[in-house]
Amino acid sequence: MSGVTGGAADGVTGGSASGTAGGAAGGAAAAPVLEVRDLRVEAGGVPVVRGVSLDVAAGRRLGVVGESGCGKTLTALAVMGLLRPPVRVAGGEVVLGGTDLLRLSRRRLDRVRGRRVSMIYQDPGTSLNPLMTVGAQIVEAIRLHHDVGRARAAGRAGDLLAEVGVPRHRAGAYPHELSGGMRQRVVIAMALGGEPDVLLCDEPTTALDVTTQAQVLDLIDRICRERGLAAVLITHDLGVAAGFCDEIAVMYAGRVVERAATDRLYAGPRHPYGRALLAATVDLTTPLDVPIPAIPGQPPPPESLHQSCDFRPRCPLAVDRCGEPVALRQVGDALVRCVRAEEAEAADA
Ligand SMILES: Nc1ncnc2c1ncn2[C@@H]1O[C@H](COP(=O)(O)OP(=O)(O)OP(=O)(O)O)[C@@H](O)[C@H]1O
Repeated sequence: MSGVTGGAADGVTGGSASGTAGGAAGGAAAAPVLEVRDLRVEAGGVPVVRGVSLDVAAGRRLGVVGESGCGKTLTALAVMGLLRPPVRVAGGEVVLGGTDLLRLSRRRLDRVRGRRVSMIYQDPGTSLNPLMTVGAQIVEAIRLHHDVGRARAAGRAGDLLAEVGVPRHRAGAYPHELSGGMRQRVVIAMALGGEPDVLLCDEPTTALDVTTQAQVLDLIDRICRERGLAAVLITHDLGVAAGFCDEIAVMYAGRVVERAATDRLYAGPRHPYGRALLAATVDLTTPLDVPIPAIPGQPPPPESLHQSCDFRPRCPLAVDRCGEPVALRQVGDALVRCVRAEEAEAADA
């Protein structure tokens, strides 16, 4: 099972023993490979990730969805130990295979990063060295984590290229000699070089054209299935997450505001922000002549966030009590951070 658990800051009490909405939905819960508990990140002393808890089990996919600036990338970078000043972890745990990565020395963390957990970034250009052939870069990724000779690693790099759909003979190509889609495939091959248990994918297709996007997502989908990887897909596009993930966490202003199994969420989010995101989602069935309702207003800047609902100024359901502190809580088979979640659900009935 993958999901978002209510950490201490979330104050979740319902659901399964771990407090997950997925647990409440029924079914035996596999132990998570990766657990993020009550993660807090500050940028220049300002809280930008505020008590986020997530978990994902082998073979499962968790989507993390939300508008630009809600803290998706910083959550993933915190998991990877890649935050740099002025951004830093202010609290929480990132537990991978029973070890809290946030307590590891830099040297030990370097051994885990890329080995047990790998990240694929939005722009393949930033992940690849323009001065090295792609084959050499995959060899380097393999040898960083496995004690193998250059020749064996080169053979393995060829296998990885083939696995991601790049002809082996392109190992000698430089990144600029490949298309954007091919470059992203190479990045995926590099990410697999350490044979990780968890793949974090941060907007892996945003920089690609629509056809290539679908191919790369299909590729990640196949690889995760065949290798039994736990995957976290970060995207602003609820439609993309719905097509790929078992469960979805919706983030707003540095917090998880809703989390549910994908089918449940897609059938009708209980948080007004999730509802607005879904209404603004375009898919192949959306008629061309139907206007897409944009979410009015802007997310608040990190300097003016509250313990109460930060979606309140944009929310069509806002009432006075939305100005009180609000925790993530179990509502039916979802976790929702909204005092009016039941009323939103009743409106659907
Ligand atoms: N290096 C930094 N210094 C200061 N603030 C930062 C830094 N990096 C990110 N932030 C702020 O932290 C908040 C969360 O950023 P983050 O990149 O995690 O958002 P996101 O949801 O991934 O957005 P996007 O989809 O645009 O990548 C934003 O308000 C952002 O401006």
